[in-house]
Amino acid sequence: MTPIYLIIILIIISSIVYLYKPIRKLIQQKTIYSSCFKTPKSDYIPIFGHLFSLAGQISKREHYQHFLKYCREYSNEPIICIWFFLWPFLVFRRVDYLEIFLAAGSKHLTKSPDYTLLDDWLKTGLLITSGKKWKTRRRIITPSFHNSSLLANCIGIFNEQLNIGLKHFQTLANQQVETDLYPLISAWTLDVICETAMGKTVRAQTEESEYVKAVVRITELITLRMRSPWLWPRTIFKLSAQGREHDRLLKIIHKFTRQVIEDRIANFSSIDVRHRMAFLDTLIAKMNDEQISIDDVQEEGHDTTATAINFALFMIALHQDIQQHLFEEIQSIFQNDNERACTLDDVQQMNYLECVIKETLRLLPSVPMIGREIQETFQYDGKTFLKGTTVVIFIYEIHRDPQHFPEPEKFDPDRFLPELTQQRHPYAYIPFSAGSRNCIGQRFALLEEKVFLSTIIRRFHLTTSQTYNDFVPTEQIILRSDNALKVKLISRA
Ligand code: HEM
Repeated sequence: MTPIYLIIILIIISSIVYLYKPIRKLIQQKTIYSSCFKTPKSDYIPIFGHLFSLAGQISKREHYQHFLKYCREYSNEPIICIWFFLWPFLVFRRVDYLEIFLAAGSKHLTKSPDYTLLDDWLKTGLLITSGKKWKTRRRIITPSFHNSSLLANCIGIFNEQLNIGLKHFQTLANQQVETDLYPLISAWTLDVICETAMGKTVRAQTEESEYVKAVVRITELITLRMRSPWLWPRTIFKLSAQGREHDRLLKIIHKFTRQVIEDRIANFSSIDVRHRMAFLDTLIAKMNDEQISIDDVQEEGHDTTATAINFALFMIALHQDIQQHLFEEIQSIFQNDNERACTLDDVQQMNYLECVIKETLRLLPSVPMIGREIQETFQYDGKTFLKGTTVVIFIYEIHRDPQHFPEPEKFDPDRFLPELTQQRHPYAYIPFSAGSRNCIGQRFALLEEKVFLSTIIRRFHLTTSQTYNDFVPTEQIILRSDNALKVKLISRA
């Protein structure tokens, strides 16, 4: 036998020895999951699973539509298993199973591996960290989000920024055109979050900002990478055109936030804490330099709320009876005064508006799905769940379970009247997730939405020539409509 054959045989033998264990594990996993859970038949190709219909040269619209189609193929199953090559995704969409991940004390708090694609950007942020690092950071930040005087201070910022935004909305009303309001809303929420979280005005509503453009573009690149498994390995991504653009944008974003943090630290002692304390200040006060990062609060707190407000305006424009009811509630709170700024006291009286916001977040949750990784193997309901498996909690579908929400596609804010809410299963409605890894900014977001929506509804009547069917769900981490949703503003004055 020539030496070359000997080398080839040695390589084959060592590969078999090296790969034997992982391959055996994959086969075991495939056998167990195929017997425990239904695999959607549509687009399924042996070995490759659903890979080609969820990744590659498909649009983000097709990606989400395929995902929905698979889930609805077995609409009575509490869990289905989607295969990305040999990588299983267990998609949970029935409430009784959610306790495993969402209940206090759950062991499975670590996010799924796809969140690591956000690592370079969000670094030590709350959203992606786990274990002790996450616990410490969460303990430090949480009190700020429950601090009533800090939240009341935020209302001042919402109003100031709205005074700028209202000029743009008034221009649109004068032009009497039906428009996609999202860019204006998103600029407002970005101005708000930068000022409240970082104490920095970025003037997104009035000026073109390199930082703002970088944040928007990097989100697009990351979602594109999520749909392109060949770009997951960091070294390959770095060499690609998208990877190089991603790194260039990261430099812009981190330079900006680093500068904000440095300025804030330098001026920390002179900041009038009672008046203008930002969430960043709680981190500066309690953490060491390299642990301070605010990018995740900024990112989580900007697009999610803009999307929720945009969807709410569309639903209000579609449902004129609901809009009239809302307008009456708001008029009675503000005593027909369309000009005065909104206060914390006003917000606390906006009960019907709260129902409208909640119902919008039910039908159109800004975060349509979240992911976790199973931390240790366990049995539940006669089924085996293996350590390391990726779990998808499909909020969009959970909110459409007819058992908890009869006629699920109907927009009905009365579902959130207190007497009906009390009877509902605690995990039937989870737009902010639930349990110890729930959204830290949910009170802030509701406050922000109420101030914005009540101010707009006081000044403008909303209409649209579109229908609910014009909403075509797609996902870019955040839920989007593939068709722009357009609303016309008509001045009430
Ligand atoms: C309507 C608006 C919002 C919605 C629907 C929303 C929804 C969510 C959801 C579903 C999660 C869980 C994510 C996961 O498990 O992967 C989350 C986490 C988070 N949210 Fe929000 N969010 C909103 C607004 C905000 C705001 C305004 C802030 C900050 C000011 C914020 C900060 C965060 C942070 C830091 C986390 C990570 C928490 C952790 O893992 O401990 N969110 N949000």
